[in-house]
Amino acid sequence: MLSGVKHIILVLSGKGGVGKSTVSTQLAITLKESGYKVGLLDVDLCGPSIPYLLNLEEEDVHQCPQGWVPVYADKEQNLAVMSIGFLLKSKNDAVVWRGPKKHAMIKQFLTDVYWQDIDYLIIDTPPGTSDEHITVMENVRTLNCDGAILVTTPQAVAIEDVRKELTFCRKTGIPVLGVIENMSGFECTNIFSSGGGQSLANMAGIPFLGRVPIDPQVAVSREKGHNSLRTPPDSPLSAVFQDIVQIITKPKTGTGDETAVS
Ligand SMILES: Nc1ncnc2c1ncn2[C@@H]1O[C@H](COP(=O)(O)OP(=O)(O)OP(=O)(O)O)[C@@H](O)[C@H]1O
Repeated sequence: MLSGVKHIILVLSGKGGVGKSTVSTQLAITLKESGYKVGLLDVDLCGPSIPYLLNLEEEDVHQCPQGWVPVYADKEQNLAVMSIGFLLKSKNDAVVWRGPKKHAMIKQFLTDVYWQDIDYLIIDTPPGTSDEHITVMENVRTLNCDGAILVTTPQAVAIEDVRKELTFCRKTGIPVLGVIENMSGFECTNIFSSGGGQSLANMAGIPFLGRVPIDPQVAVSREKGHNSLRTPPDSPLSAVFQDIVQIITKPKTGTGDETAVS
C-alpha cells in the first residue's frame, strides 16, 4: 500500500505536549497548499489528536476492495488522514493495549490503508521511543523514508529528551531531516527563552529547520474545533512552515528526485 507514496517523513519528539501533532498537521496542510498530495497518519494510539485538530472527529473509515479508505480532509482529496480516532466508538474511549496489539494496529495502518499515489506521507508519532516507533521504523526504513523531523520546545528539559530521539534515529538508521523549535517566543517575548533547538542542531550537526512561534490563533481555533485547513496568511506560522516545506521538499542532489508540484 505504501508503494505509491513518494516520500515518508516521521515526526518525533522526546516530550509530550511540545506540539508534534500541531507541527505534523501544519506540515501536511502547507504541503497540500503547495500543490502536493499528502497523507497524514496518526500512530499516537493512546492519544490520537489529529482528528480533533482537523475537526474530523465525526468521520468514519470505510472499506473498499483495496483496503481502508482514509478520511479526506478536503473536498479535492489532496489530504488523506488515518487515525485510530476514526475507529473508536466514542472519542472518550481509551486504548489500553500492550505492545503486540499496538504493533498489529500500526502494521495494519501501514499495510491496509489505500493511500493511492501521494507525494508525502507525514507520520505523527507519540512522544518517546517505544513500541509504536519501533514498528513504524521497521516498516518504513526500507521504503521511501526521507527521515525524521524532531520537534522540541525551547526549554532545556525538552531539548535533553530530543537528544534521545536523535540517538534512536542514529541507532535505527533513520536519517534526521532536522529540528523544529516550537512555541519559540510570542511576538517579541521569549516566554520559554529560545535558541535551544538551534544549539542542539549545531551541536549534533543536523539541520535546524525553523523556529515556530506561539500563535494564539492556533490554540484558540483548535480548542474551538474549527477546521483549520487553511493557515491564515497573516499567521506567524504560515511563513515559517512555508520555509520548512521549501527545505524538506528540496530535491536531494544526485538522487534524481524530482517530485513535481502540480
Ligand atoms: N506554535 C503553537 N502556538 C500555539 N499553540 C500551540 C503551538 N504548538 C502547539 N500548540 C498547542 O499546544 C497544545 C499541544 O500541542 P500538540 O497536541 O500538537 O502536542 P503533542 O506534542 O502532539 O502532544 P502529545 O504528546 O499529546 O502527542 C495544543 O493545545 C496546541 O494547540
